[in-house]
Amino acid sequence: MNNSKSALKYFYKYLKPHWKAIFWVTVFSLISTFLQVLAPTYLGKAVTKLTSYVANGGSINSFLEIVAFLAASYLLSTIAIFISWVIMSNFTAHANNSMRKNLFSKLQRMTIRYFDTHQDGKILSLFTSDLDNIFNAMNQAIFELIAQVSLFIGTIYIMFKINVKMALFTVMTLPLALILALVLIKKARKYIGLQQKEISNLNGFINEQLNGQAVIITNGLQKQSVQEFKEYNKAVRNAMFKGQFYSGILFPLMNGLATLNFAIVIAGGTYLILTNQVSMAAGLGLMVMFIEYSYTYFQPLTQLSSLYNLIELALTGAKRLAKVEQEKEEKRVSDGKQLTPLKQGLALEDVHFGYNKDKEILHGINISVPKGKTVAVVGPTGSGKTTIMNLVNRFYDVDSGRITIDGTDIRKFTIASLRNSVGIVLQESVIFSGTVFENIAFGKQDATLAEVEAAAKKAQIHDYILSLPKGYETEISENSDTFSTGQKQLISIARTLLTDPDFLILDEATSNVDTVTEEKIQVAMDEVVKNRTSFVIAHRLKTIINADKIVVLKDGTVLEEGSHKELLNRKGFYYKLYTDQMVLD
Ligand SMILES: Nc1ncnc2c1ncn2[C@@H]1O[C@H](COP(=O)(O)OP(=O)(O)OP(=O)(O)O)[C@@H](O)[C@H]1O
Repeated sequence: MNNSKSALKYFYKYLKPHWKAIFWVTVFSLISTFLQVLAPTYLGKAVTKLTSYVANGGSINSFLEIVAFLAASYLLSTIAIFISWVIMSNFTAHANNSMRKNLFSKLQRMTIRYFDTHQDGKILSLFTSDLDNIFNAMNQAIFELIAQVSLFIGTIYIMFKINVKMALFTVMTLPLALILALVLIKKARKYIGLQQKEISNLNGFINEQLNGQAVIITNGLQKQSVQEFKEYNKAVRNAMFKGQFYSGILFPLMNGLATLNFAIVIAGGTYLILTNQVSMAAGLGLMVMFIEYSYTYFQPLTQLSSLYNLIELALTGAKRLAKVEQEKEEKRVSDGKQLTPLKQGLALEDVHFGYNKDKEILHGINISVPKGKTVAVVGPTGSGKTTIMNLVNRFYDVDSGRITIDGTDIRKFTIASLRNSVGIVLQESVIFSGTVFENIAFGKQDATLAEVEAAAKKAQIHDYILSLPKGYETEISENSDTFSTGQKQLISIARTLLTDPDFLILDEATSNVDTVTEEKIQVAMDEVVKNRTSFVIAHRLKTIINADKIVVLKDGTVLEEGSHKELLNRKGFYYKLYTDQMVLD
């Protein structure tokens, strides 16, 4: 079993606070096991008493006493199981809850690099399949492990204590059962692993196809898509069949072996009676007792092997969660400076940066944004425009050089005060579940309706919001189609305007928007940058004609800079970019 140390440490961390509960679960499951192991003895004794009563007569009372004991021990055993289940369900739910809480808080402290390098679906699966697998395993495996192992040891012990010969007859099939279980588990493990891989491939395919549905429809690729789906689905079916076959066959095979064992026990008991080693009554009692024992000692083998997959899945999940807990968190400067209102401006000084060590993206960038001015960064796709924004906001830190605000390196300020001063309108606008009002007031929770309306007016979206049946109280979410892509960006501009940041970064949306909305975005952008120190990352050059300065970026270096007019007169790279775009427009 691939039980790495980190997974076990992870379990230890979350189970340690519940050691008292685990102690009581152990006690009650041991009590129940003890009673279960004891019960067949009474059963055997009852048969012996009954047989000798039938054969020799006498008092039936001792038989009735034993039956009463038997009933009492089954009842007590059930009560003990009930109590330990109550305790266990309670502490596993609590432990799982702590895991989920810590995971979410940890994600909130992670660097943007983590989210850039991990797919959303995979992060989500930590909360769904991994935590679910752990919960299922904790709920079933802890109790079962304690109960079944003790049941197995207890049964073997008591069998040998009662009658060594009968015990030997009963455990005769044990080696065969063990070999069978190991072989089947190995096979099942292989195909269940394959099944999970094929399911994940299938999900990946479905996800990709659903996201690209528009492309599939416009290119008439539906048939091809269905054909490919069939291939993935077939692979899942094949792996699933074998996985389920090998894991499912274990149970009936073990039951079959247990039945075979009954025959061996009966033959063994008959042999002892016929060879006069025990009396008829005692022999019949022993047979009933050992038939019951052969069932109880086979039960742990079947149960434990069916738990195997559950435990393996939980260990894999715990390993993944432990890895997340060890991930690097965003650096916090605990004694950092507080940013005061901007006096001079922001500057990038000889900034070098690469997302990976082996590939530098920005090669010595110098840009200054004086207070109250708007600087636009333009350049071909992939030239590093968004990367500059990521550095200014400290989503990433520069590799060399520095970024300063009023002459102080931004790494000297607390992250909180930096992010409070810097407002960002991201390329991809984000809508949170809630009302339109809540979405705009996101960055300023105590905003009044009047403030929200004023921001929406400046962002050119107020009239549209009023046209909605419930106005600012309209419920929206990321997937609702109340707003178009362009309108979502207007909402996001309003959100930023409301926080009135000292310094603004506006990453213009690249997606196509209709001309009316584009004009509105233009007016909103002009409004938002007015008298504010801002960085505009522009994709459509006509939107930044009025910027105080335009910096032209190419392959991570500044190629040209100046006003729109100056750059056009220079007839350089900007001129080419601009004229090319105008032709396209
Ligand atoms: N998170 C990331 N990890 C690794 N490389 C990245 C990451 N983000 C961007 N890059 C790479 O850095 C380079 C610059 O990307 P960037 O997004 O800054 O360009 P851009 O000028 O904003 O492009 P666009 O106009 O398409 O938005 C590209 O080669 C891109 O592949």
